[in-house]
Amino acid sequence: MNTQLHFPSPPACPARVARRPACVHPCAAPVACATLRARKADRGDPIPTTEPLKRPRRAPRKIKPAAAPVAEVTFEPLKTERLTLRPLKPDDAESMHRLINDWEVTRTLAEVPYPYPRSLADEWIETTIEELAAGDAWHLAITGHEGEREMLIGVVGLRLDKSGRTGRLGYWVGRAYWRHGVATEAAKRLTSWAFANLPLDLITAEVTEGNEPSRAVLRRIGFRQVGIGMRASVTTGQEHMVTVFEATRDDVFGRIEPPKPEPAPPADDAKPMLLVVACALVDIDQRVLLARRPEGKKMAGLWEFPGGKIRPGETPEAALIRELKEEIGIDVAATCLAPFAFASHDYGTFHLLMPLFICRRWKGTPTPLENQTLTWVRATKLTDYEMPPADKPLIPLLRDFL
Ligand SMILES: Nc1nc2c([nH]c(=O)n2[C@H]2C[C@H](O)[C@@H](COP(=O)(O)OP(=O)(O)OP(=O)(O)O)O2)c(=O)[nH]1
Repeated sequence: MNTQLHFPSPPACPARVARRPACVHPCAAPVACATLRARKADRGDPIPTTEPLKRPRRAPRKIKPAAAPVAEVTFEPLKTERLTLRPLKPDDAESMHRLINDWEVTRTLAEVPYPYPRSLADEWIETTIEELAAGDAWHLAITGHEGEREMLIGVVGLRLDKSGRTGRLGYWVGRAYWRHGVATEAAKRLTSWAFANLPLDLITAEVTEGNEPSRAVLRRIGFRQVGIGMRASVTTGQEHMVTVFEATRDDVFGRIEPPKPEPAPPADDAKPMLLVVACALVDIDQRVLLARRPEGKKMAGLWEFPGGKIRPGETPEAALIRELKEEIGIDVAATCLAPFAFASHDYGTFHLLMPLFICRRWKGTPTPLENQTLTWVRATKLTDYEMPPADKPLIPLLRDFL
């Protein structure tokens, strides 16, 4: 596994590099700028957003003791194949300032001043440490290694809204490290971590118009484009059109498909299952129609309930309606078929499973169309007729019922 980054040195001529930094700004919703402003003003949030980089939201402290303790942060760094995402440290300020104080990087970050004051890097990093300790936001340094040396490459961040159910994703990458898949690798790792460890329903992200690389990053991770909005930028002093993206846990991890049932291994005594459907037709005198199996069929001479085999893809009801028409010429509606009982019998070479319906209404007169003999039998007399072994347990049930 390659854990080292081999990024090229920054190009000598700025004109040779791409003109689009990889960045997105966290945002709230795909709404027009005025609405965004109103909503954010309500919440006391500054407008517009570029969370990883803007000045701290609280009033800056005027005088800070020289050795002010930095908030304790316990956060296990997130690893990817090439990168480590870890909490920012005060020592990162200089490298961060060097990377961010670059017009090509800042120009699509709505709230990053350019030039970027060196002192702002210190203030902002301190804020990220406090917010991470409080569980409000996770702004992490994207770092790589060249040999033993750790390099700051960019920043990726996620801020929760007040409900804690929605997060806003943002990231930027130093210009020298563009086109190496860093933003995708880092944003994907933080997004996956967030959905796996926070009670999030949704993560949103915004991309400034024209920032195609950032759109591609979000799409690769699983984000969906859900709208557009306008965003005021202190960086350019103008309003920018932004595309709003969002992702759910399912978008990022994939939906859970129901497991496909594994075919059971055949048992040692496995035998074919024969599905047959049959019907006890009951007339107004509470008599049941029996049919005598004709010569030439298996079990010829035994008395049975009219019915027959269920064809592949057929429902028991459809099969029974078809068989009653074919065998005895009557029309039955599915609504007139009441499930009654079933037979399950081992015939040695096959196993019979036979649902038995009861039917009291049909059209036509039962007529033997397949050389059978038909007879109406009172329930108490059913045992006088020799029936296939599978039918025998059904007779007491019918007698009790009728
Ligand atoms: N219809 C019917 N079949 C029964 C009953 N009891 C019982 O064991 N069977 C068995 C006998 C047969 O093995 C199987 C039904 O097969 P079948 O050959 O009569 O079916 P089918 O009407 O579709 O006939 P076929 O077109 O294949 O000739 O179910 C019963 O009460 N009614």
